[in-house]
Amino acid sequence: MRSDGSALSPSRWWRSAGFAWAGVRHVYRTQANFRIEVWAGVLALGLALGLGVPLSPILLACGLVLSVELLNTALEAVVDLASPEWHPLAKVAKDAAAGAVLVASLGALGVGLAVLGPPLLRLLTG
Ligand SMILES: Nc1ncnc2c1ncn2[C@@H]1O[C@H](COP(=O)(O)OP(=O)(O)OP(=O)(O)O)[C@@H](O)[C@H]1O
Repeated sequence: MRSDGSALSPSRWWRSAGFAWAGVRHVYRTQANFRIEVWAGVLALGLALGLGVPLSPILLACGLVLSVELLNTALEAVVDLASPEWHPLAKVAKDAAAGAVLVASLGALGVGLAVLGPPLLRLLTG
């Protein structure tokens, strides 16, 4: 970790963005749930575009779920590093992080149903 206090130059920004993108690629490759969430988000955005409903709630919900899943994977890695043996606190940390993903996913499902449900229903019944 570097913290020399100098201004963030474009090349340093690109370098940091490259590390962040490597993290996203790693989680996509290794976590089936993340892949499902990515493609569910793509489907929801496609439906929102096709139905002509506002994209911002769907974008926000997708961003939230994917970010929480990335943090959950980061926390799992740190817990496995710090506590390879079974420990009650490791269990609390992993289960709480998994709970955050569950809560974010349920919220995103609610947003999807509220935003896409009525126009989809009209399309199917109209
Ligand atoms: N070091 C540990 N100490 C205590 N409990 C643990 C530890 N590692 C995992 N657990 C618990 O075991 C269960 C399964 O853990 P695991 O890490 O396999 O989670 P998971 O949800 O299957 O995650 P993933 O499949 O994304 O790796 C969870 O309840 C978790 O809290």
